[in-house]
Amino acid sequence: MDEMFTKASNGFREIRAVGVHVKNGFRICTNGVSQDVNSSHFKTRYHPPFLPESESKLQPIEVGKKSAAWKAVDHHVMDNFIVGVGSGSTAVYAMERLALRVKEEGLKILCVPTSFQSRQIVKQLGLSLTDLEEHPQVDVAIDGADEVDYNMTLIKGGGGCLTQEKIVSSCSQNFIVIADHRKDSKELGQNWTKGIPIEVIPMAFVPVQRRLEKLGGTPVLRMAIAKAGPVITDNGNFIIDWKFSEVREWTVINQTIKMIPVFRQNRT
Ligand SMILES: O=C[C@H](O)[C@H](O)[C@H](O)COP(=O)(O)O
Repeated sequence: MDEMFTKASNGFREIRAVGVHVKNGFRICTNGVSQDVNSSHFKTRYHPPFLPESESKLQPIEVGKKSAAWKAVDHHVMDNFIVGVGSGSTAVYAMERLALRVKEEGLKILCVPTSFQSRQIVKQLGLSLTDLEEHPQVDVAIDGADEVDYNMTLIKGGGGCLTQEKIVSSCSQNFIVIADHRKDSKELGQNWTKGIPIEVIPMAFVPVQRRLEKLGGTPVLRMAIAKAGPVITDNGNFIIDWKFSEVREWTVINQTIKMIPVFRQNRT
């Protein structure tokens, strides 16, 4: 995996961010593991854009995330693009940069959100919204990730937004993943220990858990924090976090999980 380096303005402490550029070859998955097929990477040393005084107080990791996100937008978004915008804290920086470029350069772009969160942020920033019904073909999708291994297999869905993210990225000509050094692993599970997020329709969570148990590991229903009961996704579904203890052949696992009938239902 190629890496992108950034320099934090505060104290010149070096932060390593991983910039993964996956070209037209991203495969949609129904669980939280995504794997590319024809990947190409970019590698550069990137100096973050000028940070105002207030932003120099950002934690170094946030400076790195922001720099990587800005770079992704600066290098991969052009005028008249349909842009898929991801979810999570890193994607927010990308949306902020999009808004700045629209303001400063007069770019005409339309954003396809991947969650309630990203839709709200797009609106708050004054960016123009669209959807896959209006624009089923997306030029570029920009998103974060929870973990990236050396084969560029991703874990996504830590924030519960995996399904829409995958649908949007699967419709995109290019898919750009921004991940800071904490997400950069040799093997999946090394840094992200919460398991692989799998979205499942509520009536099927027990049978799915049982099927997953047969594959090994421990599937855990994700519980809400400020609500009694499970987390409910933007699609009205549950999430199972499948904790695994050994390195897997993720392509095979991905196919195996997709063959569980409920996931076919989940995708339609
Ligand atoms: O469901 C959430 C998404 O897959 C996010 O892209 C992922 O969790 C990374 O989020 P963050 O940028 O906040 O680490």
